[in-house]
Order: sequence, then structure tokens, then C-alpha cells
Amino acid sequence: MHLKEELNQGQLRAVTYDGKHLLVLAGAGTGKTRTIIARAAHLIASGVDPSKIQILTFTKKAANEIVERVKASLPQSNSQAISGATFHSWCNQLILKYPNLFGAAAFTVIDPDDQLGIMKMISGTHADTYAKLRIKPQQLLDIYSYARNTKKNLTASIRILLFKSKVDKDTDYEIAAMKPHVEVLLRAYQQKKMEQRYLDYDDLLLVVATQLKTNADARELLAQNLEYLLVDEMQDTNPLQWELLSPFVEICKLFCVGDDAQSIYSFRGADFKNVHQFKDRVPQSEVYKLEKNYRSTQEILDLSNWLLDHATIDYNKRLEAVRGPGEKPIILNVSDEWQEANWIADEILKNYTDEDRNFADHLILSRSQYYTKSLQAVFIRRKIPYVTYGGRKFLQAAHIKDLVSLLRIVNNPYDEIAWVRFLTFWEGIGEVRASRIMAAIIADEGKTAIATLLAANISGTDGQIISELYRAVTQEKGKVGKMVEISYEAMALGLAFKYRKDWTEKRKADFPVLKLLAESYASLGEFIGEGLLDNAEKMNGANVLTESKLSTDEQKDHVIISTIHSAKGLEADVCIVLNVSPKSFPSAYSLDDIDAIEEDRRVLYVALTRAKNRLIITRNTASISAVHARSTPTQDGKNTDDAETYFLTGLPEALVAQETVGHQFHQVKDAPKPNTIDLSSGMDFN
Ligand SMILES: Nc1ncnc2c1ncn2[C@@H]1O[C@H](COP(=O)(O)OP(=O)(O)OP(=O)(O)O)[C@@H](O)[C@H]1O
Repeated sequence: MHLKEELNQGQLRAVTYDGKHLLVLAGAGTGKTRTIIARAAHLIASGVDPSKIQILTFTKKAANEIVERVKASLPQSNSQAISGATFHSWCNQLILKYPNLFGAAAFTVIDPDDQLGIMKMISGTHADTYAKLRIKPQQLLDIYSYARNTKKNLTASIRILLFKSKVDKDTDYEIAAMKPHVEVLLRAYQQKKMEQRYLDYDDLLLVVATQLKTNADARELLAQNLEYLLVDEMQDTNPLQWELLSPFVEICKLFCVGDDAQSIYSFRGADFKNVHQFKDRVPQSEVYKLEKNYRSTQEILDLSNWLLDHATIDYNKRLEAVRGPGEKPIILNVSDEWQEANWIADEILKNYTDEDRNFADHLILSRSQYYTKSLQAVFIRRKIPYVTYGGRKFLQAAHIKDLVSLLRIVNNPYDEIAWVRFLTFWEGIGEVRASRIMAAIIADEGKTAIATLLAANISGTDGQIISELYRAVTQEKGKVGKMVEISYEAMALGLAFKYRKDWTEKRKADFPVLKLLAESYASLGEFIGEGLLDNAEKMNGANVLTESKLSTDEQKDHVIISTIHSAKGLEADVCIVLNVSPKSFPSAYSLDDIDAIEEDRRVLYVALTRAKNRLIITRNTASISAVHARSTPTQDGKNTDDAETYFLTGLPEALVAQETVGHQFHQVKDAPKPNTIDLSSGMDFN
């Protein structure tokens, strides 16, 4: 097996381990993925039946990738039988495979949308109880799922999810008052699931875990069909997943890999102590470490090590680069998102043309996709092909599509998809009515002005508004930014209502960006065509929407814009981590919670360690100046200095190179006391 020749001693020792259970606890880029792949390949090459090996990962993508790489490394055709899955899909498969054993033969699996539907129904049938709570059905489901995944009781789960873990008399009182009502609704939800024979996603794990825990025959049966369980990202397993894994300690051999410093899912109940306590919990087990990093240059690791050294948790890690030295990481100080976006676009285009790098050599990481909308707008404009991981592409968001549907019909009155979307946006127009209106307009074959037809075919004031809007937008043909502005003004109320859940926090701010993007196009056709809004639906939602001309020639070369949470396991030559500014690292929401601060630190650690050769960290100069200028008193009167919690405070200058875009970044030094001003100066009344 040639894979083995590509392993270092530590990796090889893990891959060929012949004891019972093993945890490989290792830092970023030390070859954990490579090790798990090689372990599977080694087992198959040593004669283990591939169908008796199960790989468990956190995403389907990771499962497919690992399985494909195992298959590719083996000549044997029997490696095809090896299986990789997420915890949920694996449990689903087990339930289907052993319908009697798990007692769920006639059950149907329901997804989160169905769950919400049921919970809404229950809120309706228990209206009196529900009215006593001021929480949404989704929050009830979140509490239910959190409690089951973390094995915390209902009171604790309510406290954590609804009261930010606060412990004081008032909070205790409020929780005690609401808990009985929450309990009634959750019990009703459980009963409904039983009556209707539904399994929600968490049930899949629980059904399997409970049966295996309590039933020795069940364990015996499974043991006949499973020899090895290989678990990736062990640090992100939560107590429920641990409960599922526990019976397998007896059933088969566990081979787990993980990195406690990359545990970033505690909001889903992940508990990286699962890896810290592995040896105590699993008899006949060993823990091996891997310390050599193959991904990054030493400068990138020095910065990552420095970050971890300042944690309150001892990760006992010091990454050492096998590859030796390289470039210093760059901190890029910018004044706003547009400046940041344009600098990044310049950098990528320079690397593409002058340095022979591909677009795909660039990975851009952000805490949220929401933050990247200006960047996406600049990429579209400057024809840099990209894909997004974790979160939607900016122009694919439903609220943007609603508005753009009007521009599409102005551009092409025969665009049926756009017609239906635009017409059904208005209250009281359903799909049937929309089709009728559209048919009337198309049948007219352009003889009558569309605005007139809209007024004639839609009754009441809505007809007038829609017709007027259409007329106003059409009159601005050629001024695309203005068209967006007019559409937004007319549709804002409807949009705010339709997306009331997260309108102010999330969606509203996208429209000024859309307008700016639109302003940079000379014609509507170009905007629609190049923003590639056309045909998006027809292509099965494939990524045609924002991929500009450079990527349409069948090429797969594109920049990846990813949330950090979706970037686990990824690596890239050039890695750009966005907005590592105060109040973002750590997040303003984490400041009063030490665990949350440490989780944010690990999030940044994951981001930094994705880079192979060039690491660029951007940050906002205004927020840095603000931090230096003041100390913020917290509500309880304590004086927390933002500068103290900000992760990059105290960073030794030698570890990075600094660059500033636009005006110079310097700390503003104001006079110690306010001076008086004279508003009568400069005026001569003669
Ligand atoms: N023995 C080795 N020789 C050469 N390259 C290696 C070796 N082991 C790993 N690598 C390379 O190092 C990089 C990181 O490996 P891998 O992705 O397996 O690490 P990881 O521990 O899973 O990383 P992370 O947890 O940070 O995602 C990859 O490019 C991989 O090909």
C-alpha cells in the first residue's frame, strides 16, 4: 500500500495500531485526515472485510472525500463496500437495516421543517399554555434538541438558551414560571411523534443508542457485522453522540481522531472533554499524539501557537513546521469593507496573473457569510469566480431574488419564473392568479403597455401600486442603480413583512450593497446577465448565479469564500481571514463568558491553521482606534477593557508584517480637555 510510505513514524504507528481502541489527538495539519484514510486502507489491505468498517464524520462532504480517497489508494475492488456517513445518516441506515431490532419499522423520518410544522400545530392546539410563554415554536424545538444532545435537564437548557446561562434570583423565578408550560408543549410534541410514528433527527441517534445500551442481543447482532468504527473530528462529539458511541466500545474497535484546539461546536453541545477523558472512559485504549505539521510554514504556526499560548486552557500543543520557514503573516488594516474587498480582489488577480496561482489556491474565511456581501459584490464586478461554503451566496438570498424578479421582467417580459416570483410577492396573489395575470400579459404580445395590463388585471390599490412601480422602473432603463432604488422603495414594506424574523438584523443591509453593485453596470441586461441571475433556477440551483465569465468555460477554478465553521479540514496556499477586529474576535456576545471566549479563540485558530504559505488577516482600523481610545464599563459597573480581551492585543511585532490600505492607521490623540469655540469668528458684518 503506497499510502503507508507517505506516513511519518507517528502516523504509521497509529495506522498499524493493533490494540483495541485508539484516540489520535493531534494539532492542525498534522495529518489526522491522512491517518484515518490510511488506517482504513491498512485494515482492508490486511484482510478486514471492507463492509465491516464504518467511517463517521461530521459532514457528508467529508465522508465522501475520505471514502473516495480510501478507494483510490487500494487496487482491490472490494474496497467499494467501505462506508462513510454522518452520525445521523448512519443511524438511519441501521434503523432501516434492522427494523425489528430497533422497533422503528413503520416510522417516518421528519426533517426540521416538519418538526416546526408539528410544533406550530401544538402551539395552536395548546393555545392557552402557549400564550403564557413569549417564545417561538422554533425556540421550543431548540430547547428540546439542546437538552437531548447535551443530556442537560430542561431547567438548565432553558437557562442556557433563553437566559444566556444567567444565575440570579430573577432568572430563577422566570425559569420556574415558564418551565411547566414548556414541559406541557414538549410532552405534547413527543406524544404527537409517537401517535404519528415520526422520528426526528435526534430520535435517530437516541433509538439506536438506547437499544444498544439496554439490549445485549442487539449488541451481539451488530458485532457480527461491524469490526471497526473510525471517527473523525472526535472533539466535536456531543454527549448524545458519545452515548451512541459508548456501546460500540464493546461491539467493535474504535479508532478516533481529533484536536481539542479545534473544537468549535459547543453551541450544539459538543464537549471536547470527550477527547480529554477518552482513556478514562474507554477501557483497553491508548492515546497517541502527532506533532509535526505538514501544511504550513513556521511563521504561520508561530502565530497560531502564540494565539493558543494565551488561552486559559492548556492545550499542550506547539506546532512545528516540517516545511520550515516562509513568509510572515500579514495584518491588513482597512477602514471599511469595500476597501478590504478591493484590496483582496487586487491581491487575487495579481496572484493569478503574475504568480501563476489559481483562483482555487485562495481560501477566504469569515465568521459569517453575511459579512462577505461587499466582497462578493466586488468579485462579481471584477469577474473573480467564487463559490461559498456555509451560508448562501449573496445574490441567491430569497429577499434579493424577490427584488431582482422585477428587474428580470423589465429586462425580459417573457421571463415566466421571474413573473411568478414578482407577482406572488404581493399579498393576496397566489400562484394560480399570478399565472393568469402573466398569461394575459404574454398573450397581448406587446400591443398594450405592460403597466396598463397590470392595472387592468390586478384589482384594487395593489394593481395601481404594481403598475406604477413597473412604469417607474421601466422609465429608468439604463440607470440600473436607480432601478434597484425605486424597486426597493416600493417593495421595502412587503419585504420587511415577509422576512420579519431577521429583516433588521440580517437582510435589510443587503439592499444598499445591491444598489452599489447595480450602479457599476451600464445596462440592465449586463447586470442581469453578468450577475447571472438569469437561468439560476433552471440549472437546479447550480452555482451559475455568481460565477462570472471566467468560470463558465467548464472550469472548476474558483476562490472559496467559507465560514470558518465550514472550513474544517480545508487548506489553501493563500488564506485570508476577514475582520479579525475587536468585538469580532472574541465576539461582542462572548465577552462575559470565558468558555465562549475560548471557543472564539479556537475558531480563529482553525482559520489561521488553514494557510499553507501566505496568511493575511484583515482588521478594521476604526474598531482598533476605538479600542485604544476607551475602556468600556460593563452593566455591572466593572471596567472591561476591550483591548484586553481582543485576541491580537499584545501580539509581538516580530510575528507579523503590517500593511494599511488607504489613509494611515494611527492612534488619534485628542486634547486632554475640551476647548471653547467661537462661532462669531470669520464673519465680517461690515
Ligand atoms: N507524512 C506526511 N508527509 C507529507 N505530507 C503530509 C503528511 N501527513 C500529512 N501531510 C499533508 O499535510 C496536510 C495536512 O494533513 P491533514 O489534512 O491530514 O491534516 P489534519 O490533521 O487532518 O489537519 P486539520 O485538523 O488541520 O484539518 C495535507 O496537505 C497532507 O497531505
